[in-house]
Amino acid sequence: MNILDKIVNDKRIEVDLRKQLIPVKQLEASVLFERQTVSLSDKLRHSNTGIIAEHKRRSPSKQVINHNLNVFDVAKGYQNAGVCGMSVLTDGKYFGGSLDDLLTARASCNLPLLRKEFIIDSYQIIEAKAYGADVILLIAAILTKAEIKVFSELAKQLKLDVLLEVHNEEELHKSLMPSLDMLGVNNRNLKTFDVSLDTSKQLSKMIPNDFVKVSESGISNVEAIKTLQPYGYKGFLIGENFMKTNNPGDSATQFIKDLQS
Ligand SMILES: O=C(O)c1ccccc1NCC(=O)[C@H](O)[C@H](O)COP(=O)(O)O
Repeated sequence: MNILDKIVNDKRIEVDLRKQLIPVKQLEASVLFERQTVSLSDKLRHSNTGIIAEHKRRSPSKQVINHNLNVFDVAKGYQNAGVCGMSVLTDGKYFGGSLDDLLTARASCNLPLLRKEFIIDSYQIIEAKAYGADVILLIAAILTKAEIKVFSELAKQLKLDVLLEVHNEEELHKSLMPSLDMLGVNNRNLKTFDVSLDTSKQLSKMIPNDFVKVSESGISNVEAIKTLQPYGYKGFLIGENFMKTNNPGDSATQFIKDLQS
């Protein structure tokens, strides 16, 4: 059983419980459910830097990254740094995140917010909207083609952008459909946790230009971005590199300055 299988098994139990605690009707009645969302894909299309900065306390590959920060300050710092969007991990067991983190980030900044979650049920998409997200992540490795279609179409109805994540050619081919906005290539091998930008390079030519290309994981310096831009990547999801510092906002500011120089 790989790490995604374990996460998904736990997630099914968690989502079933959540559904009993907070019915869909209650989520739909929340103030944020009516909020006008902001498109991350549009921002990335028109950006020269394309940074999506992540809030990530811990992870299966690195264990603890940083438990000493508060998400309000991190979100404000990322916004001041000029990032295009923020990714907020909401999984508790493996990443130390929560839906409260998403809510707090929403209260702190105007950035497009990605709910970084292992989505296996439509309920989580409605939750994402109710807690202030602008974008959802769908992971091809844990979903069937039919699920990707149903979930992405629901997201579009709710005016949420969709980032579809793939790790290989097979996942990419089963996933391409018009209800997606962004195609994310994850550079992290989830069996070994090794990261290689070669994954983004190899898959880039198979992604049609209608989708905004995003490279995810293992980006730790501006050279990585300069290497990936000629392959058509417009978005770069960066977590650990910023979150391991005492001030992720300052770290993102310096990173963007270096990228523009
Ligand atoms: O980060 C992990 O260890 C991980 C393990 C299993 C599933 C997902 C995982 N990470 C989620 C992400 O996609 C990353 O948080 C994101 O791409 C940022 O990566 P990084 O810049 O390397 O922190």
